[in-house]
Amino acid sequence: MLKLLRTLFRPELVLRRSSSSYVARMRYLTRLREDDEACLEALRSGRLLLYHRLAPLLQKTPAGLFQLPNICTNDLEGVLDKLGKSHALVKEAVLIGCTEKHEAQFSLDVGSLEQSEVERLCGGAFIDLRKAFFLLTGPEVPLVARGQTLLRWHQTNGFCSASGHPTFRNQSGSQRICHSSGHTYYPKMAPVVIALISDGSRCLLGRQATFPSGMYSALAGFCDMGETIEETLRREIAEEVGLELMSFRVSGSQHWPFPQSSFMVACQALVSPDNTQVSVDHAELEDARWFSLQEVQEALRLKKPPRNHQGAPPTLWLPPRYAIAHQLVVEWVQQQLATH
Ligand SMILES: NC(=O)C1=CN([C@@H]2O[C@H](COP(=O)(O)OP(=O)(O)OC[C@H]3O[C@@H](n4cnc5c(N)ncnc54)[C@H](O)[C@@H]3O)[C@@H](O)[C@H]2O)C=CC1
Ligand SMILES: [Mg+2]
Repeated sequence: MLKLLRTLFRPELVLRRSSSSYVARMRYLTRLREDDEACLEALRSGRLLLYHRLAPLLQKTPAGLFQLPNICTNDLEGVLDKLGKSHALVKEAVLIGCTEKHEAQFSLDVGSLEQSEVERLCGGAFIDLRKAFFLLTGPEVPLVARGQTLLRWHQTNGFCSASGHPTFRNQSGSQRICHSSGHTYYPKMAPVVIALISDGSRCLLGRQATFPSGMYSALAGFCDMGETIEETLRREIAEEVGLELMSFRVSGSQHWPFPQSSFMVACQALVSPDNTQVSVDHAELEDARWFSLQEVQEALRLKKPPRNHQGAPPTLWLPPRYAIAHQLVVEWVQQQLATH
């Protein structure tokens, strides 16, 4: 009987079991954010993601893959001892999550230490985050992005914008307070709407002059104060490529650490096939073009940035797999294949 019930209610049981451990982890994180002593205690047994001037430390596995090294507080204290530095640096770590085993995860910028020495002692290399996005896979990617963005926020919010006095962080790094004005500052993300525009059979991708050669992405724009998602999307598409939007649906979202910290709302958007004449605003974009399903499928198959021969038109290269622009493109290809 029990077996039968288990079979019948399996999805629910699995969901309940994983959700109870999820709830416990989230409540633990809330406690660590509110209780400085508990957070310090968690730091003693926690895991650390190290950054050097905001570049994360990555390790190459014997199989040639990249991963975040598993460093605990004791390991870092050993490194500090070898470099003759104080352990006080460890307390500058900020809380970014919690593993399934209830180990608190922190990020820490060791920019005050000699980069090559830390690399040697930890057995890894500090790699620019944009490059790291192409090298890492799986759940490590959002974690490394979150770690960097929170460190950056602390590094750039040391003073109160009302009083000009220094602000002070709590132990977890979830807020900063100005004792003079009484203001509490919380980490911020700027909302951005990003859309993959289609005319039913092709998709529109654009590139900024600063993108790597051949790279095209979905069109994106920051929300103006007070705008809704639809207002931002309609305005951005009109401004950047001179098209009038017909319809759209929200497909997902992601945190994006560049340039400061953005909250990306991702959409699949449609324009009328009778209204596809692109007029690029060159102040915003270097180019925007319609791409066929076949061109996009070929780009998705590329494993490395293409080497373009002089004079030849550059081969299409898409943003890294983790970027929501990439995910929008994959979703669009799947839709096209399912409907045609
Ligand atoms: N995760 C992903 O797949 C992708 C993410 N993005 C991100 O989307 C963001 C927005 O895309 P853009 O086309 O550059 O935006 P955009 O089309 O709104 O133009 C950028 C300009 O907007 C202004 N601006 C307004 N509010 C701003 C704010 N809060 N922060 C910075 N600049 C602001 C600045 O003048 C800036 O130069 C970028 O940060 C980019 O990194 C873009 C494409 C793909
Ligand atoms: Mg834009």
